[in-house]
Amino acid sequence: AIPLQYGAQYSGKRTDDAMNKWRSNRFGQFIHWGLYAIPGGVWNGKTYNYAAEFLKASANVPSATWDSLMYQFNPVKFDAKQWAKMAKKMGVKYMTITTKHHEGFCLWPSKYTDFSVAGSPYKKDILKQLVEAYNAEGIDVNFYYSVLDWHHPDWRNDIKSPQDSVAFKRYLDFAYNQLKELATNYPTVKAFWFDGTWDNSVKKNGKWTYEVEKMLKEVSPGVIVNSRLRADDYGKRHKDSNGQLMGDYESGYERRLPDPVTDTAVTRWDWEACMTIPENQWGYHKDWTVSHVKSPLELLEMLVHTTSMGGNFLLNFGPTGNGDFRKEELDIATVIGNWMGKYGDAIWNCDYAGMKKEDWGYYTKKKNSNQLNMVVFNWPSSGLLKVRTPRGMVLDKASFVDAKGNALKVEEIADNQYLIQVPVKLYTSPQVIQVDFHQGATNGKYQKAKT
Ligand SMILES: Cc1ccc([C@@H]2N[C@@H](C)[C@@H](O)[C@H]2O)cc1
Repeated sequence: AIPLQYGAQYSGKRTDDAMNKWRSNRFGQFIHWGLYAIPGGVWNGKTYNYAAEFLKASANVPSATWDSLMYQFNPVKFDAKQWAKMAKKMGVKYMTITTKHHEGFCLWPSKYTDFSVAGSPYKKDILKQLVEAYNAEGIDVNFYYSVLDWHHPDWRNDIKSPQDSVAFKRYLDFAYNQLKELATNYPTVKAFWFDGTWDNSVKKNGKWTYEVEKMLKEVSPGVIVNSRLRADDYGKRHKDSNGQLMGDYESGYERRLPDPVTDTAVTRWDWEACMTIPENQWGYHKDWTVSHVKSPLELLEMLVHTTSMGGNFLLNFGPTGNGDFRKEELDIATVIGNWMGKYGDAIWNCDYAGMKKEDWGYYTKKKNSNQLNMVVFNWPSSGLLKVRTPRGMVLDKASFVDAKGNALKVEEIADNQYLIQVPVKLYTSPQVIQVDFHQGATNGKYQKAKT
């Protein structure tokens, strides 16, 4: 192994209460909110199709012009309690809010910059209201923080001179102080989601990323940081020069999911995927006709897919400059919430079942139980659901989770191969079948069909 000072601090999954809770949450709401929500992807009457939170770059807006959007930030419809109620109904157990995105505008009155809500007509602390409202609904709050900062004069994309070093050191001190301020002033925050760490300037400062993780865990014991914060002694990111995952969970899946057949290695560590509703919009964009907009059922399948591989699914919402949500997002929250209200037990506190992926859908397994969930998206015209179990796992009975009394016919057709008989009909949402099993040896011959 290569000796490292700033590499991974431990190997394997954390098993403390804070991480167990993070893992059991499974479903989270990402919120991207900032000055970019005001123009919403349109500048001087021209619509820019690229991600709305990048409009400053897409439309080549001079910094002074972009930064003056602060004087227009006054979200008169913002109601943290209403946001939290919507999230509760949707079935999320955590929410991750952009405290500061690449534009550098801060949603809290930071004492280290004037470029914050304090300098806007709105004035009030948005993070405080959100943390209180979501925590009151029993929803954990995590903070997204962009290390990349287009506003701060000392930001550098690379270090090409002694002057760059001096300036960037000032920037890293600024960011360190902001992060300490966030962890200190919002002590119920459970995790920090770092972004904007891909530039050479940050990769050349692996020590700083190590020190940020160390400081946050001192200020807020149990707090969780994503792998995207971290660079090691040699600038390696996410996994260090020895291939060890840094931070507490892998955060490389952005707008994409691991393949349930070929990428099962991810089940060995904690990970989270974050996902947009349109193809690629994190901040509010006025015109969603510019790309495909995922339907509630597409997104629900991604949530189940993620849970089935032992990951967390962070679904993004982009509130408008006025502080309300667009209709498409409200509709998605309703449809997913209705399903979670009935079948959330197949998501919350569930994990990878260690079984081979089948065509009909995904398995999830309730932690510390012999309860296996089959979430069926592709209903079989044969009326038969194929199940292959690992050696030593024997299926006992199966029923629809909302018809526990009606046992389904479970037939063992070969060693560790079963067929579950179900009615052939058209469903308009995924169905959940609960299977009880026990560890034991099959008796080697094929038992007659059990009902
Ligand atoms: C090339 C690129 C840079 C930054 C991003 C940011 N990461 C996501 C989580 C959003 O914050 C997006 O703005 C996306 C793509």
